[in-house]
Amino acid sequence: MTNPKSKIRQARFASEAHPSDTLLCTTEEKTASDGQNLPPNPKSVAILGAGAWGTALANLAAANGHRVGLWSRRGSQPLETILEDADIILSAISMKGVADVVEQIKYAPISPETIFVTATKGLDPQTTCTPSQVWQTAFPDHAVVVLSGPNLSQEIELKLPAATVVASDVTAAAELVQLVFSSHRFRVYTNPDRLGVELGGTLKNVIAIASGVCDGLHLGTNAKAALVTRGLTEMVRIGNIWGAKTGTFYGLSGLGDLLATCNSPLSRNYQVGYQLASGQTLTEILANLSGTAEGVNTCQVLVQIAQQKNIVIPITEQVYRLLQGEVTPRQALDELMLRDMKPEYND
Ligand SMILES: NC(=O)C1=CN([C@@H]2O[C@H](COP(=O)(O)OP(=O)(O)OC[C@H]3O[C@@H](n4cnc5c(N)ncnc54)[C@H](O)[C@@H]3O)[C@@H](O)[C@H]2O)C=CC1
Ligand SMILES: O=C(CO)COP(=O)(O)O
Repeated sequence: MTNPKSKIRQARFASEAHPSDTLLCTTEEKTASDGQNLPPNPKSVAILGAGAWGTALANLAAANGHRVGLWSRRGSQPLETILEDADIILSAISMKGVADVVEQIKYAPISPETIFVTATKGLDPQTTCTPSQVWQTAFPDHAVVVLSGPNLSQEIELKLPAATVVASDVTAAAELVQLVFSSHRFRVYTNPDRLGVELGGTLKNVIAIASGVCDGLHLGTNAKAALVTRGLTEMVRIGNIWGAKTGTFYGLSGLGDLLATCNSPLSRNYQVGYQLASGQTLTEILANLSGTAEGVNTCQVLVQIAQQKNIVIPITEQVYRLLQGEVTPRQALDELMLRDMKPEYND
């Protein structure tokens, strides 16, 4: 039998989001501290993007005894070295960098068995594609899995319990990723609706901005409940046109992520909204924000799609106008409250 310790290697996790937080971790130490056994068949996991989420996911896989390499564009390790022999390549790159990184590794020698996992919650502004569509287009013969759920990385780094979803049309691939990341503090579900899971995590960012505005204006709990519920209706409407299943939006990656990010100051998207309501400009807010608020870009892409396809998304539209400086938070609120009267469900 192979000595599991021979599988252990040291990995330097240089967090870009928290540069002072560089840590040298061995999978052995992490596994021991978590009280888990090393897996019988440790996998080699290459994580691309050493921001807040990439680092948290790297730590989760390493704590389960897997061999983890964490790549950052600012690090010294070449991309090809990290990709060598990877069973799983997981991208936690923010949307603006996904196409770039895909281009860099498109012709790298990657085993046909390698599974791609994307944890990015955004939309490509040029093509309006989701990140998993970008990866699948570049790697048509590989399984592509989406990982998405209510997963504020700071809570996960504090080892607080959380749950997520891994979604793919290749069930075996989703199940392998489930195994690699599951632990007593991170419960991972599978789902065959890859698009629905991905859109849940992506579309909720716009509603999280609106929720930050709602709290920043101190509009109360009733207003927040109305906003989040009608926001979910918008998400389902967009998702259905795209081909996602309605039920998926009521799961962890849709409603679950809405509940997390619309109620937590840890959410960068929520922070953007809150600070807009406090009178700061978007430029000022983004200049001081730690990390990425994907909802800003997603909102622009959604408005473009909604115009092309005639989709009614009033909350998203008001968030867009607010981000553009066309309305004040109070004007956006009035526009939403004074819309034509209508039945709750008409689609
Ligand atoms: N932080 C969180 O709590 C969670 C974040 N996400 C999603 O994960 C993605 C990343 O988020 P964070 O890690 O928080 O953001 P971050 O801003 O901390 O990190 C973004 C990472 O992308 C890399 N990157 C950006 N452009 C690049 C390029 N052109 N080439 C190579 N690398 C590039 C950055 O260097 C950095 O490593 C986002 O789509 C976000 O919505 C999803 C779940 C939780
Ligand atoms: O998606 C997230 C948690 O599930 C992270 O939210 P923010 O990107 O708004 O911080």
